[in-house]
Amino acid sequence: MTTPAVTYNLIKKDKHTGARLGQITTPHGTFDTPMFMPVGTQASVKAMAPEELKEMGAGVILANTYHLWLRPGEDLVEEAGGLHQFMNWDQGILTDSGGFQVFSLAELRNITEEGVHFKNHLNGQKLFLSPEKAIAIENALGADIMMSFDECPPFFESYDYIKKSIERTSRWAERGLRAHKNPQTQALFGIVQGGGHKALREQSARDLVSLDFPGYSIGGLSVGESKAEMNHVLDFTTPLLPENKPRYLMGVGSPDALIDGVIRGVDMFDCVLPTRIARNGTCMTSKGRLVVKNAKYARDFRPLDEKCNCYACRNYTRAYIRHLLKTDEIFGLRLTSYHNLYFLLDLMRKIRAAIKEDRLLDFRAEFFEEYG
Ligand SMILES: CNc1nc2cc3nc(NC)[nH]c3cc2c(=O)[nH]1
Repeated sequence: MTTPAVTYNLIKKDKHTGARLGQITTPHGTFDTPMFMPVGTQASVKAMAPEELKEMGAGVILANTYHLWLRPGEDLVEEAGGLHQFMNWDQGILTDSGGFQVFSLAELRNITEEGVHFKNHLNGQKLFLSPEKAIAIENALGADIMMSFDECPPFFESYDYIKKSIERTSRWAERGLRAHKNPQTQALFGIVQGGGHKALREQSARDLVSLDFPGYSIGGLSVGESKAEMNHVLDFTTPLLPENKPRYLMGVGSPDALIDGVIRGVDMFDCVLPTRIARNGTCMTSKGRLVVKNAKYARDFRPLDEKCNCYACRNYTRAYIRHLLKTDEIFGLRLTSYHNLYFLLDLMRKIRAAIKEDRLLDFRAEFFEEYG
């Protein structure tokens, strides 16, 4: 039996919740979980240098298969020696499979058993993605962790539609496993779907667990459903997944959603939120969100967050960052992006410490009291 590219080591289960402290070992290093993964859609975490990501404690970062397939093309990235070489990042990289981008970005033409026909969102050109094509692109990009090609159905779709969708997604997952060229160096994760239907989540999980993936994503969430609905689906979905493998909740999220996902047994998260809101001057702080562009901060010479120890908070004030944003100085975006990413990575550090000391629920209460 060859060693899989990625292994998970469960270090400790929280006494009072479903939270787990663990480590995930990849060909590019071992990383503590629960973890937040910054998103680098086009092979760059927007406005951040790899050295800055490293100093704030990022371990695994994301890149988008759909975007990189379109530009610069997976063949160019492969020629460059793969994504790690191309973007000068020597730690973990995870690529999604393009499934979600096709359903959320591109002008959808139609979904068939074979795959998805759609239009390139940049130039309207007709494109086709199948499980085999998506896996071939991810193999060429060379990420340590790859996602299966799946359909992310609308959360409120009918039971019948979602049943047919998860059955096709399971057939696609199997086709992806067969097409995968480098299982020793790249771990392919299965993606559990099923919308808000317990029976369909059980069926999807059963199908994928029987295919023995090295890790599992929980898909079909953070697509407009309420936080209560997402938490309810997690309550009955994470227990269906193997304890000795990582669980990755896609597209999450905000500080409260991260804490609630960890409590329900999730190990890995990704979200564009921190860098996206940073670009319009919204910062995450221990007291909630702070829109530093607001006039009330014009003469506020405090850091973004007085409890934050990041580069931006140690060296710059709200007044200065507001001035940079108001004058379209690029450095302003860099400071808000740095701070928001640091804030979430630091939140995960605090969550891991709380699990270690069996005080995660106390930490959640304290956090929400301040965060509002
Ligand atoms: C790659 N496949 C795949 N990606 C996803 C990305 C997501 N991102 C969000 N919210 C921002 N929800 C998601 C669901 C999926 C999903 O169900 N499948």
